[in-house]
Amino acid sequence: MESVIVAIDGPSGTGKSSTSKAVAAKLGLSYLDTGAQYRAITWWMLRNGVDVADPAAIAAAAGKPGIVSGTDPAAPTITVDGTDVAAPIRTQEVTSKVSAVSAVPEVRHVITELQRSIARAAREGIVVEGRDIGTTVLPDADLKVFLTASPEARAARRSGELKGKEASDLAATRQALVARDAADSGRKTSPLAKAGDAVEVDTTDLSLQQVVECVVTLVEEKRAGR
Ligand SMILES: Nc1ncnc2c1ncn2[C@@H]1O[C@H](COP(=O)(O)OP(=O)(O)O)[C@@H](O)[C@H]1O
Ligand SMILES: Nc1ccn([C@H]2C[C@H](O)[C@@H](COP(=O)(O)OP(=O)(O)O)O2)c(=O)n1
Repeated sequence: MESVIVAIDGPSGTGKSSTSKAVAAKLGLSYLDTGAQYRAITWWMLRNGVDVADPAAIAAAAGKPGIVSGTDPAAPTITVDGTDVAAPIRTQEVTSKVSAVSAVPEVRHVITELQRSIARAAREGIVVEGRDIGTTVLPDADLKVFLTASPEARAARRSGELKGKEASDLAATRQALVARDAADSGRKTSPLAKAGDAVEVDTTDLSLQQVVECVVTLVEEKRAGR
């Protein structure tokens, strides 16, 4: 069977990672979490004392970290200069700085080229999830999906992941999420946006399983139609 490229974009908490991993596993495709790559470069900047409020300093360092993504959907990995950063890239510190770092054009250039080379190397095909995959990284993708969900649903999903935290965190989670959406949608270089030819799926009232089935069906329809 010919290789297939699927782009899944949308804001935080819409289900991109869970959906993409499950779809890739079901269809025997590779999987790439591009947000993890932006988190990894942000982690490296913080670790190496780069002032993340200074776009020129970020730009000058953008090519330095060696980021490697493992694309098995059953066990995705991410390393920076050989160090496993899967856990440290999820800290609050990284989450709060990632939008600023990923808005710098030099960072986007480096990471976009890396993403394209990973997609080219995937023999069976790949599911790539992020913010600008359908619009900028892989505009020729076979299928583009744009996931949405209400801010309330997204905040509830995210705070459900923070074990042991109190319900009062929900409001703070929602606020941080909406602020990050605004930063990611408002930046100049390849903002979070729905591609004109993307299929929009509102996941607010759908289970993860329903979303996965919907995307698998869309991929199968695309394959049958060519
Ligand atoms: N349709 C859904 N219904 C309920 N919970 C979901 C759904 N899709 C994802 N989730 C849960 O919401 C959280 C965020 O999902 P994730 O895939 O990480 O989103 P994103 O990658 O878009 O930020 C996870 O805990 C996931 O299990
Ligand atoms: N293709 C992408 C993917 C992520 N980013 C940036 C913007 C996002 O706020 C951060 C983190 O992305 P990630 O997908 O890990 O976000 P969530 O934790 O799922 O909310 O990276 C981007 O600019 N372009």
